[in-house]
Amino acid sequence: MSAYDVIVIGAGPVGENVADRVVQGGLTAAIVERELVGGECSYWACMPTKALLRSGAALRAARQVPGAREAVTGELDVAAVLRRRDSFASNWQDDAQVSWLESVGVPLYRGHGRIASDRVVAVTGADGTTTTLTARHAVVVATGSGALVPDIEGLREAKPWTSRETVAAESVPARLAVIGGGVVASEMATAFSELGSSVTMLARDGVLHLHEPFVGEQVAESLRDKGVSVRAGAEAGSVERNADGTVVITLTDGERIEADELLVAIGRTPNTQDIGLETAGLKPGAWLTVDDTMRVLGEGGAPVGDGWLYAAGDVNRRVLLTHQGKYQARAVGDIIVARAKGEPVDDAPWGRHAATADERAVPQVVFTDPEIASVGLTAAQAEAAGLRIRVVDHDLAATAGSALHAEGYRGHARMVVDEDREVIVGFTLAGPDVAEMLHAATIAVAGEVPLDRLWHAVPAFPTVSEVWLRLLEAYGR
Ligand SMILES: Cc1cc2nc3c(=O)[nH]c(=O)nc-3n(C[C@H](O)[C@H](O)[C@H](O)COP(=O)(O)OP(=O)(O)OC[C@H]3O[C@@H](n4cnc5c(N)ncnc54)[C@H](O)[C@@H]3O)c2cc1C
Ligand SMILES: NC(=O)c1ccc[n+]([C@@H]2O[C@H](COP(=O)([O-])OP(=O)(O)OC[C@H]3O[C@@H](n4cnc5c(N)ncnc54)[C@H](O)[C@@H]3O)[C@@H](O)[C@H]2O)c1
Repeated sequence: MSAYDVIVIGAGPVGENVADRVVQGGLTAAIVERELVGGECSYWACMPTKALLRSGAALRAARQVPGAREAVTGELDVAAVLRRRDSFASNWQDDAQVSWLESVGVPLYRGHGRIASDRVVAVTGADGTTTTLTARHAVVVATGSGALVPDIEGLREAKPWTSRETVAAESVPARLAVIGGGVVASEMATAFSELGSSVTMLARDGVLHLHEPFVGEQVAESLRDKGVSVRAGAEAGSVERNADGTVVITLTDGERIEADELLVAIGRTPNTQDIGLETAGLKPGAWLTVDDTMRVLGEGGAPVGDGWLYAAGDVNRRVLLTHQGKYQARAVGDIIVARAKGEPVDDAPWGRHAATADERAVPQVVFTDPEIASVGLTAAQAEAAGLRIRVVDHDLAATAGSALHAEGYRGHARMVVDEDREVIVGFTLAGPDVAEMLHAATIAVAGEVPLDRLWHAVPAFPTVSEVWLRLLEAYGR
């Protein structure tokens, strides 16, 4: 039996960061991984999807600027796009990330990790042998999530693509049907339509409906311009794959849609089915509930046992985004070290050991056309939280910077202000290349910068960021 201060189950972006932080704090940590070190994000999610999308975005950008436009004479080179995607997925090899773990002093145990008892993790390797690891202080579950496949008649038998098969596709299907209207569905409909697929999107609840309403409207319109059939309100009733490989989706209203592949993108399910949760009195297969320091809470709301079990990243369902999971990882790594050394714990809101931003200041970029960059609350969420708000909108095309950036620039910005405190609680941008503008808004929201001080943050001329000045002017001094 090997003993470490901390054992981390799952070497995705979150698990890696927990282990690194623990070691930086002077404790020892070991990590357990059953697939590839780097997790979903590196091989089947963030990195390869953005590589699939980037070439189309670059081509669009060039076509929107006279002078550059004339130099673009062809279409996307699909084989080159897929090759670039392969390289951003490290060709599905994890050597570089394994070397990184070695360089930071974190031993890797390859195999499936299960909690065997308090502070004990059993690792079953590919050859069936089991290694038992003991944690002196804490076990951190960072096992992430997998694609959720709903109980639609015939769907599983039809072997649909999840995000994994779509992201790793070796060729572009002539016809792609998509069930879902969220982030994965919208990004992949954008990528595959630009790569040449004829895409039908069955967006039962609308397109990106959890964002500000203008987001879904603009993304749906641009998808339609790319030839995507966006079917808001359409719901799959049953699915069948024919002998010739085609998939037939019968909608609940009886309409039949034929495609060559079907992507199911309706959300995620936690990787907690077979990790020994029952030994800690928790339900296998359930999302893990945690406090703001990522300590797992049992049914009564108290920490499990004496507080030895933590969960960070997708598996705790707070925010299913890499950067936010890594933020949790920094908090959890540091607090385990503080608790182990008997040092002061700073778990008050915005304290070093609390992941407060998870509730108030989560940034996200959706790499559609237009790009969507948002942070904090939408107007609807702010109202539901009981805030007295004022919403300020501005046409992003109405700045000198945007006119220079692209001909026919289209975009929109919305600022949601908490009137009682005169601070921004939410900010959303839609437009070409708005991703890199988001961090200014994240600082304003997380820093609760008063609006009267923001007047002194002068945007450079001529940039699209001048929208900040326009929004403040519209709000009034
Ligand atoms: C298509 C797609 C695109 C995305 N794009 C973005 C994006 O652009 N930006 C962004 O911020 N987020 C994006 N996300 C979300 C992002 O991928 C996740 O939030 C992130 O991967 C979560 O990290 P994690 O470490 O919690 O889990 P994961 O990345 O899922 O890693 C968990 C690891 O644990 C391992 N594991 C699981 N169970 C066990 C076990 N019992 N024993 C040993 N190992 C185990 C798994 O093999 C895996 O390697 C995207 C998601 C999808 C599906
Ligand atoms: N750029 C990014 O940041 C990025 C990109 C991709 C994924 N992600 C993350 O990955 C996670 C998973 O993405 P996702 O798109 O699978 O989930 P999602 O939660 O974003 O969207 C799921 C969509 O499916 C719909 N839906 C749910 N059940 C359905 C059903 N039975 N039939 C039809 N539609 C149904 C929902 O209304 C929703 O619109 C997200 O939470 C997101 O945070 C992030």
